[in-house]
Amino acid sequence: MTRPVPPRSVRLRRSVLSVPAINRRALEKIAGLDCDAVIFDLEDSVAPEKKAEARENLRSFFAAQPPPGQEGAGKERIIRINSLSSGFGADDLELVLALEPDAVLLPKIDEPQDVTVVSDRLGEADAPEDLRIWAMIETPRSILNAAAIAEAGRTPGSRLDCFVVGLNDLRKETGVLPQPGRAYLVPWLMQVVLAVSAYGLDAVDSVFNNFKDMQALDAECAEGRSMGFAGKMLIHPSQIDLANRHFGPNEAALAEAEAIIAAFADPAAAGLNVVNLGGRMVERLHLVQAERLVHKARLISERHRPSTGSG
Ligand SMILES: CC(C)(COP(=O)(O)OP(=O)(O)OC[C@H]1O[C@@H](n2cnc3c(N)ncnc32)[C@H](O)[C@@H]1OP(=O)(O)O)[C@@H](O)C(=O)NCCC(=O)NCCSC(=O)C[C@H](O)C(=O)O
Ligand SMILES: [Mg+2]
Repeated sequence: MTRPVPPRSVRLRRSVLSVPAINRRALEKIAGLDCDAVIFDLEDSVAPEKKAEARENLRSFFAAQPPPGQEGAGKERIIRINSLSSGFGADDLELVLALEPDAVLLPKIDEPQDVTVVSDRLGEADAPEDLRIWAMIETPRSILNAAAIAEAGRTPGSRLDCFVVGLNDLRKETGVLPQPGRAYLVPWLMQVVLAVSAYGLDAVDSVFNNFKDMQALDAECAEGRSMGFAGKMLIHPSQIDLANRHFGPNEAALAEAEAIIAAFADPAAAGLNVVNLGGRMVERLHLVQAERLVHKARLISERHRPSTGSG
């Protein structure tokens, strides 16, 4: 018998901003930004001769982190390391063990073993159980193996939590051109969404490189949301608001969710699995979706509630 798939995470991952760990100015700006998560990048945005300096920047940054409840706290923190075969990955992983971010992001994953080897190393080093693993899905083999990689997240001791699609690498490897609507990429993107849905993980959509083109980003966020992604990886602060808007619950969806919750809370619905809501069939599965949405909205409003200073 297969183990039941755990319920999907309700963490906020609408806007996942990548910040090159070498860029001290950008690191300083994080506290004032309204993104849900930050990826501290040690990989492709840091030149080989700057990797050591970038690691030192992260040591200083994490040492100066505000305690929970203060401005700048509360964002999920993820460190993207270099691959273990690169010559930099081992030192990066040491840094992860020292800094204990929320997650380590593994680049250029090809197959389940690329995840399990890191899970095992974290376990051997007694890393806290809540130090999770995120995986970049950006190679042709990772698309082919998406389901198997996600399934590896169900093995006991696995820390796999989230996939992030990397279309720059995937386009480089496949020759697919960047086009509005991403027509030729949609089958692969949906394969990623299907894989995470089957195994209770989240998937974050790829970066959009042209950070001045808000109209195109708007369309791509709408597309990613419709596909089922939890959020978007971003490269520039100017992209945060659009991602938050598209991947967060809008007013109409929230009103509908509250109506569904109220309909099932009505004593008249006791013992019913399906109700008529203004001429539309609503089932208990919609109640689950509605509760997730309302929970997400609550997390967002809690994030924006001013701190009392008492933590
Ligand atoms: C793309 C950039 C190099 C542009 O930087 P810049 O020229 O400095 O832009 P601006 O002048 O418009 O910046 C305005 C201010 O905003 C700050 N800034 C810029 N980017 C960030 C950021 N990511 N986080 C925090 N703050 C940021 C600037 O410092 C300016 O501040 P101020 O001086 O006060 O005005 C740059 O945006 C950048 O480096 N972005 C991130 C690049 C990155 O992380 N790349 C790796 C991730 S992409 C990826 O993973 C691809 C994937 O693997 C795949 O295969 O697809
Ligand atoms: Mg990449």
